This record gives sequence, C-alpha cells and structure tokens, in this order.
Amino acid sequence: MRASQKDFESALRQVKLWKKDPGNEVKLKLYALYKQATEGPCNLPKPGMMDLVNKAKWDAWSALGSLPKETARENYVDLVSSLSAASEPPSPAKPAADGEQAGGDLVVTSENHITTITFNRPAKKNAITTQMYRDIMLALQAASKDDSVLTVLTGNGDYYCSGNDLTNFTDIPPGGPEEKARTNAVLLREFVDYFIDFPKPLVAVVNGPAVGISVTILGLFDLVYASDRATFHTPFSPLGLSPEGCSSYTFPKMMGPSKAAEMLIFGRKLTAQEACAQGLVTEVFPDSTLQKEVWTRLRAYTKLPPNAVRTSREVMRSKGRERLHAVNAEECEALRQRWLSEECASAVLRFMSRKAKL
Ligand SMILES: CCCCCCCCCC/C=C\CC(=O)SCCNC(=O)CCNC(=O)[C@H](O)C(C)(C)COP(=O)(O)OP(=O)(O)OC[C@H]1O[C@@H](n2cnc3c(N)ncnc32)[C@H](O)[C@@H]1OP(=O)(O)O
Repeated sequence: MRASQKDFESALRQVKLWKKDPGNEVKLKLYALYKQATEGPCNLPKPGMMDLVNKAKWDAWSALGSLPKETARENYVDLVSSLSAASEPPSPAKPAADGEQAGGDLVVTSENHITTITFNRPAKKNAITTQMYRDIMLALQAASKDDSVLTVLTGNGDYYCSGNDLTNFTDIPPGGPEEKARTNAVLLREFVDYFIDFPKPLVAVVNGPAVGISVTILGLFDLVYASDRATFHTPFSPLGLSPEGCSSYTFPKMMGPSKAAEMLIFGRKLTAQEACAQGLVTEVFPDSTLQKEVWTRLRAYTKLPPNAVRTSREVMRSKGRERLHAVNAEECEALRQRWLSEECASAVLRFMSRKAKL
C-alpha cells in the first residue's frame, strides 16, 4: 500500500512521541529516509573526517542513492510502523530538549487499534485554544472512520487540561463582543455535538488535574481512568460562566442534584477518589502505575469483537442522544449571554493580570 503525505506526517508525529530512544542505527535510517523523502538525493559536500556526527548522517543519506522520494516516504512510514508495533503503549508526548513541544498543541496517534488524542501544551497546563478545539473535532472525525476500536483523550505533562484557554476571549472581531459570543456559542455547540455523536467508545486517561470543559465533557465518555494525582474542578461561578459539555444534565443524573450543584454551581474541586465515588471516574490508579495498567487494559479491550462493542454502546446511548443535543443547545445559549456579562469580563481580566488563580 502506498503511503500518503498524511501517513508520512502521522509517522513523523509518532516518532516524536516515542518514549524509548530507538538507538543510533535506527535514528540514522530515519534521518536518511526523511531527507530523501523531503529533499531527494543527497548533494551536500561530504563533511570532514573529524565531523563524526554529520559524516554518519551524510553517509546514511548518500547510501540511498537515487531512491525516489515516494519510496523513501513509504519506507519511512513502514519503518516507523514496524518499530511502533513492537514498542510500548503510546507514551505521553515529551517536550523537546530545547523546551519546544514536540508534535504541536494536539498530538494524535493511532496504534494497536487505539487512536489517542493528547493535549500537548504542558507549559500552559494544556489549556485548550480555539485551534485545539478545531483540531479535536478533526481528530474525532478521523477516528470515527479509522480502524481503531477505542479513542482516548489524555494530557502531556503534570496536568490533564486546565480547560478553556482564557485568552480565547480576548481577540474581539470587528463585529464586537456580541459577534465573538455568537461565534463561540456556535463553535462550542458543534464541538460538544462531536462528543455526543461519536460512534466508538471514548476513554479519558486523566493523568493530572482537570479543569472546566475538560471535566464537563467527561460525562459523555464511556470510561474515565484517573491518576490519584488528578482533581476535577469546574469553577464556573467565579468565572462568571455557566456549565457546558451537557454537564448540567449528565452530572445530576450521575451523582445526584446536590453533589452536582456543589461542583457546577459552587465550584467544589473533587479529588480523584471523590470523583470515582460520584461516578464521574471509572477507576483511580496510583500515578506511578497509571500508564502501564490502563494501556494494558485498553489493549485487551480492543481484542473484544468490535461489532458487539459498538452495538452494546449504541443501545446504551441512542435513547439519550436527542436529549443531550437539546441540553447542549440550551447550555451554549446561556453561555453566549454569560460571555457578554460584566462578571465574566472581570474574571478574565483578573486572570490575565495574574491576580486570580483557582
Ligand atoms: C470551537 C470552540 C471555540 C469556542 C471557544 C470558547 C469555548 C468556551 C468553552 C467553555 C468555557 C469555559 C469552560 C472552562 O474551561 S472554564 C475553566 C477555565 N480555566 C481556568 O480558569 C484555569 C485558569 N488557570 C489557573 O487557574 C491556573 O493556571 C492553574 C490551572 C490552577 C495552574 O496553576 P499553577 O500555579 O500550577 O500554574 P500557572 O503558573 O498558573 O500556569 C502555567 C501557565 O499556564 C497558563 N494557563 C493555565 N491555565 C490556563 C488557561 N485556562 N488559559 C490560559 N492560560 C492558562 C498560565 O497563565 C501560565 O502561563 P504563563 O507561564 O504565565 O505564561
């Protein structure tokens, strides 16, 4: 099968997520194939004998002779996929050595029939930018059609996600705050609709604290596995906001109205154990074993007959879907109005001037 540009880009992202160093020999092979695939045959002058690293790279690239770019691209994808299949579960993305984040703010990988969407903005506690909302929708769209059985959301770094990036509210378009609020409401509704309609089991691996919209949409997930370091916080009132992600419906249903009110109206932060007791979290794992235990379990789940899994999920979900869409629409309209409120504007300003933290 010929590798497309998309396969190639996905392989490049995958390499950046590898936890283990694959060793110099593999790195040289990957380097040479990458250069051949993107630039064609090596026509650089040979580095001097003492320039050991660049000479090794030059040798590896030159050894590919006139291999066509497309073949190099294919060989690169094949090599990455063979090495990934033999490797450990997908590891959280690592910051690059120079402090830049590898793979962009959102990293999507697919292996062992699991598509993993990783928030990868650890320096900002994985706060979700407008672009990330769009990329998550694209990733969900692709995952709904790929050969994966499960789709996982997780975070890179010490946080799972600090919720909506509060600077999303600051770029006001020519139509003024009303236009901004209207556009955001439409986009938010579309974003949440993706989760309501997603056809495969959705799993959250909550590796650390979760805030705001990253908590509320958990009510639309099938499984929520959490580190014992995770906390669950929806500080809507202090921000002049109201709940979203269908949480005004899913949370009371799941934990009862008064526990839901404590979280959604009064902003009580839950520990992972409390969230588990309230039904928001499926199971809590010691932080040190979370990755190993969860990924082993998820891989076992992918071996179940996929059509049976989908059918069971569909019969569990179909009855509530219409209701969820109605709730989503109502929540987005309430938020459209909240975004135009003085209470919300002052909360965002307080955060921007760093006087306010949760
Ligand atoms: C397609 C749809 C588009 C529509 C767009 C609108 C959609 C709206 C969706 C619904 C709206 C709201 C729902 C929510 O999610 S409300 C919750 C919002 N989140 C917060 O209020 C959290 C704010 N952050 C904090 O209180 C603290 O940062 C923290 C998370 C408690 C961590 O504290 P810390 O002391 O450990 O770390 P700190 O130094 O503060 O943070 C490190 C840097 O990260 C930046 N940062 C953290 N969180 C956010 C955030 N949510 N938005 C923007 N930036 C964030 C923080 O500013 C630091 O940056 P810097 O180092 O100073 O540059």
